[in-house]
Amino acid sequence: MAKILLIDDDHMLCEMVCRKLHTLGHETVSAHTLSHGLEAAFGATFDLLLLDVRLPDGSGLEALPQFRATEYRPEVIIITGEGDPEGAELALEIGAWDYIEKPLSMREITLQITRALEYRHEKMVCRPARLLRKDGIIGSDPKLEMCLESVARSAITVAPVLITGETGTGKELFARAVHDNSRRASGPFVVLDCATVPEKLVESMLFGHHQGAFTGADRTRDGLILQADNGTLFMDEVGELPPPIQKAFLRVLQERRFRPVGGSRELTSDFRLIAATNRDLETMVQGGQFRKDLLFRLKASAIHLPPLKERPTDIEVLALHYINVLCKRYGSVLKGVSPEFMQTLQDYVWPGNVRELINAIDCAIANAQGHEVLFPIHLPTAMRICLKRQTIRKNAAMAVSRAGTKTQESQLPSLKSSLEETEKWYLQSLMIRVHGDIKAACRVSGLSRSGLYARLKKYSIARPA
Ligand SMILES: Nc1ncnc2c1ncn2[C@@H]1O[C@H](COP(=O)(O)OP(=O)(O)OP(=O)(O)O)[C@@H](O)[C@H]1O
Repeated sequence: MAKILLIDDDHMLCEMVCRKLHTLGHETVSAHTLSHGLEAAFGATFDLLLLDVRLPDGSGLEALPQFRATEYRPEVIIITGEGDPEGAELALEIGAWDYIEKPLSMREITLQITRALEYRHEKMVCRPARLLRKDGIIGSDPKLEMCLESVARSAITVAPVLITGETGTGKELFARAVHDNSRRASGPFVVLDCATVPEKLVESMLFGHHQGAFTGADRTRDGLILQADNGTLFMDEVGELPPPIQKAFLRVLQERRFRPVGGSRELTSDFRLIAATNRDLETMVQGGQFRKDLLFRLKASAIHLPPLKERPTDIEVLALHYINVLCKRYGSVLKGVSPEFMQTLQDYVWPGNVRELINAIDCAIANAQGHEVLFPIHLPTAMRICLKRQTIRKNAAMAVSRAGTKTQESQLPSLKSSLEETEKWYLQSLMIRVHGDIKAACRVSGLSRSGLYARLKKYSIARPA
């Protein structure tokens, strides 16, 4: 899927072309003036521009160098009402893909768009993906490969990146990959976990503060925005950013200027923002908990990391990789893996994703001291119990259907409620097992602290006294 910007004052034409492009699976944005077109082109990353020559506020052809100079260097197809050989020559010289005269034949324009996107795919995606530094990223599932392509695309721009995905899917790892592959790789990579910083401190952590700005501010401190100058600021769990700070931060994103708490002078910082969240920011916008304009800025470039259960081929490679890493770390001989062990890993749903998988392998290696081969019994008990319950329920459901009983469909719980029930049971067992110790619960389950709290809240599970 490509992102295409149409700049033409003919509203009907835009609508027609957009409709066609949507059926081909592309995302489109339309602008009807040159200034709106430029604003859109600089505000997001486009693969392709369809650019009219005569626009109400200027010539698209004359502005072509500006469009080509945006960080992401989109391909450009010029569309014109009046064919002009000089204009066509100029357009091609500046690097336009083609120069097409109106009236547009839908067949021709679609063909040109497809060709231009194929060319771009070769140029921008395949090559960087091959050269991509992906230190520490393991896996070759097609879904993961697509994420790596997005990393390659994001790395060559300066636009903010929004990385979404469940807890433990590798959002921070991918954020580092974007940084390491960008021109800022030699600059700092500064992390702010918005979920763990108390609300009162977020402002001074981000913007810095002057000595005496508030009780406890015993000396002047630089904020993370300044520390990220010439580098990347990674805001983890960005959905937890308090609303007043969202507003102030949006201004920083737009103007690259900010004022430390208690300061009188504005400072500047040239940082690139990468934000991550496991929450649904669109829903938060609807609920008034997250600013729409901030979300719009953040998602100029978006990467969605699929949960581990949706990329089963990666489970085995990840498991083997981490068995190797952890055996080396503990100075033990490399352990073998029984087929049942691998099957158990494949069957499990991994709510804590890769982090949970690493913890399970860690636990298995510790439990298998004196054994050369890993068996399911070495895996965390809570995980095996959870799996067993899943299997028993699945078998029971299959038995019911095999016996051909007249069970009504409505008597079977929905998949969602069944998974929720299992999750609730798992969390209750977990909290009992770790005696309410949150740190231990995170370690065993592979959930992040915020992920665990959110789930405990969802199921109203109290920590045992
Ligand atoms: N594809 C992968 N290859 C190797 N290791 C991975 C991969 N994905 C995640 N990991 C490892 O899993 C652990 C969790 O990853 P990370 O902290 O990046 O997840 P996250 O999505 O940011 O989690 P959270 O939302 O809970 O903060 C880390 O140890 C990371 O190195």
